[in-house]
Amino acid sequence: MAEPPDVLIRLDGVGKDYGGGVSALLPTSLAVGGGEFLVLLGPSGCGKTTLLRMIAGLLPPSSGGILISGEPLWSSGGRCRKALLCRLGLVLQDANLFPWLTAEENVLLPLELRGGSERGRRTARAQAMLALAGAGDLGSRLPHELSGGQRQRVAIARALSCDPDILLMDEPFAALDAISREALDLELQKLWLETGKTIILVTHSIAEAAFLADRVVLFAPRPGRIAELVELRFPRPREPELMFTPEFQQVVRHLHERMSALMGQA
Ligand SMILES: Nc1ncnc2c1ncn2[C@@H]1O[C@H](COP(=O)(O)OP(=O)(O)OP(=O)(O)O)[C@@H](O)[C@H]1O
Repeated sequence: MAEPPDVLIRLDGVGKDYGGGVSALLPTSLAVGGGEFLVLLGPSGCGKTTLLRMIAGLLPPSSGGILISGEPLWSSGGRCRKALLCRLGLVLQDANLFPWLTAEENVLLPLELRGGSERGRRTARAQAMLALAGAGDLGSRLPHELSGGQRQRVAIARALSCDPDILLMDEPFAALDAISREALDLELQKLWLETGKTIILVTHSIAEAAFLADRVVLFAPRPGRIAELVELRFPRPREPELMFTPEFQQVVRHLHERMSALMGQA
């Protein structure tokens, strides 16, 4: 598969060994295009989260490097370049909102900690990000007054508040029921089309991967490694009806068969 024309993130032989004999991730090379929607898919334990955490600056690689716009993210001694970290937004399976702050205050917090702009601007920015994430009417609510899906919308708004150009998402909708998850997938696609962010999303869901991705990176376990790259050329915006088409079902079947085979080998 050809390299994307406008490479934003380059994984250059990046690997992770926690010790214990089996590599969590073998040295992996991959170029991610600016504005690409990349999905990391694979069975449990194949190194998806490990890779995402290394790109997020949370876990130093054991080998290789990660370049963002050509600049190394990690320096020697297991430290990250702080200037690059502000280009990354992170959304995890648990929204991790501060329970004593309202939704809007949770989104405002990173802006307040960063300082710089005046209060009115920060509030306007927080409200705009809530609206972009489909939570424009939830700003005054406390986290315990929100559903799981609503909390994830707020977490996405918070991740966007400081305007990162890269959004890293680790199974953000895994805890939701199927219908809420589909709604959030649609919302995420809309947000991505409107903002042009680069998104890397980890999921176990084959349908979610095939629906959202420009490219699916299929991982294999023990040792963790890339097994296949699958390019999805379905036109955008993708509508839920796409999932009932033979073309979509064919992709799902392919990914399903490959994943079953990889799990059998593990
Ligand atoms: N902190 C750690 N210490 C030791 N081993 C770890 C650690 N974190 C992960 N591992 C191991 O590394 C491998 C990859 O784990 P990782 O969580 O990256 O996989 P994953 O594909 O994200 O799995 P899942 O889909 O279940 O979240 C697994 O074998 C896991 O047990």
